[in-house]
Amino acid sequence: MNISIVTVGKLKEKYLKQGIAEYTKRLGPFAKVEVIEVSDEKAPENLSETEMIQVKKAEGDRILGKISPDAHVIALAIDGKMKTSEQLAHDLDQLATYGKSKVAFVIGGSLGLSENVLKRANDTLSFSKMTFPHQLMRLILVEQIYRAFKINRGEPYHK
Ligand SMILES: C[S@@+](CC[C@H](N)C(=O)[O-])C[C@H]1O[C@@H](n2cnc3c(N)ncnc32)[C@H](O)[C@@H]1O
Repeated sequence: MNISIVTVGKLKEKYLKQGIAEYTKRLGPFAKVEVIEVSDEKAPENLSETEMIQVKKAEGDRILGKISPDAHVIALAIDGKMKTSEQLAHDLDQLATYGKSKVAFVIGGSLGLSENVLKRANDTLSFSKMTFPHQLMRLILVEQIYRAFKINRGEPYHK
């Protein structure tokens, strides 16, 4: 399976880079995982509603430009669907079974995802009603993808 994680902004923190590199390496035998970064728009505190929509739209267009037409898109959104790790594992297993070899997870920028990205998404995924920084979200996501593959293979991993 080819998994891409399409994200907004450049990852700077070393500890996050190390964590993501570790899980990407562990995922090596199961899937090819690629993190694709698109540039973020400046988003100062005082933006109007219209300007916020414009920021999300510009970032969203860049995100969509990185997603292949045949990819199954899962948008990470606070108001998305909450799933257990087992459910995510099942979803990935079903996608593989039905020949969907390209899966793109999408993480928004500081203002979230645009309507056009949410419209393109085949599914949404919420990790809780809490707001996580988008950069930390990458690490949490890649760990859960790794966990999903371990579950699907019936291999031991932390409970
Ligand atoms: C800082 S958050 C954006 C917050 C923004 N106010 C919103 O409502 O989307 C940046 C991105 O991280 C992801 N994210 C943050 N918390 C999340 C959660 N609990 N579940 C799923 N994705 C989350 C989403 O993709 C979001 O667009």
